[in-house]
Amino acid sequence: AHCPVYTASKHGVLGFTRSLAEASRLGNYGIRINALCPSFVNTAILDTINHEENLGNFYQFKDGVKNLIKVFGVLEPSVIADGFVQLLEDDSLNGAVMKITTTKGVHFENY
Ligand SMILES: NC(=O)C1=CN([C@@H]2O[C@H](COP(=O)(O)OP(=O)(O)OC[C@H]3O[C@@H](n4cnc5c(N)ncnc54)[C@H](O)[C@@H]3O)[C@@H](O)[C@H]2O)C=CC1
Ligand SMILES: CCCCCC(=O)CC\C=C/C=C/C=C/[C@@H](O)[C@@H](O)CCCC(=O)O
Repeated sequence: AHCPVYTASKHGVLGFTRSLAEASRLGNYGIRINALCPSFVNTAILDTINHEENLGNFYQFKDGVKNLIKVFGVLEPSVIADGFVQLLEDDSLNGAVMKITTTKGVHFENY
């Protein structure tokens, strides 16, 4: 929401992930490809919403993003690291989309 180009790029990453995962399975590449999609995480990127040069025309919506952050909270990076380890350790996962949010914790999006 609020940042259409950013959001479009993330959707592209998911399509790329799922397509490459299937290619890897069919081609026996020997690698698994998964995506990890967290809600807000406590890193430097969250500060970009305070800078007009980052958001351009969408800077006007920054209060909306701040409100989402207030409503949903901010995850600590260690929670994301735990999810990442789960993706590494579970050999059955390929083309998976792991979401991590404050309300639902670690869960998977099924398409
Ligand atoms: N922090 C958050 O709330 C969330 C972040 N993400 C995504 O997670 C990923 C990591 O983000 P954060 O660690 O939060 O951001 P961050 O701003 O803390 O770190 C991003 C890192 O990418 C590096 N970087 C930027 N452009 C680069 C380039 N062209 N080549 C190589 N490195 C480059 C920066 O130097 C920086 O170290 C990003 O793709 C972000 O969109 C996804 C969901 C939530
Ligand atoms: C051009 C820079 C854009 C900067 C964008 C950011 O600030 C980073 C945004 C990262 C993640 C955004 C997540 C948003 C999630 C919410 O819309 C909502 O879907 C979260 C739901 C959480 C829950 O159900 O608990």
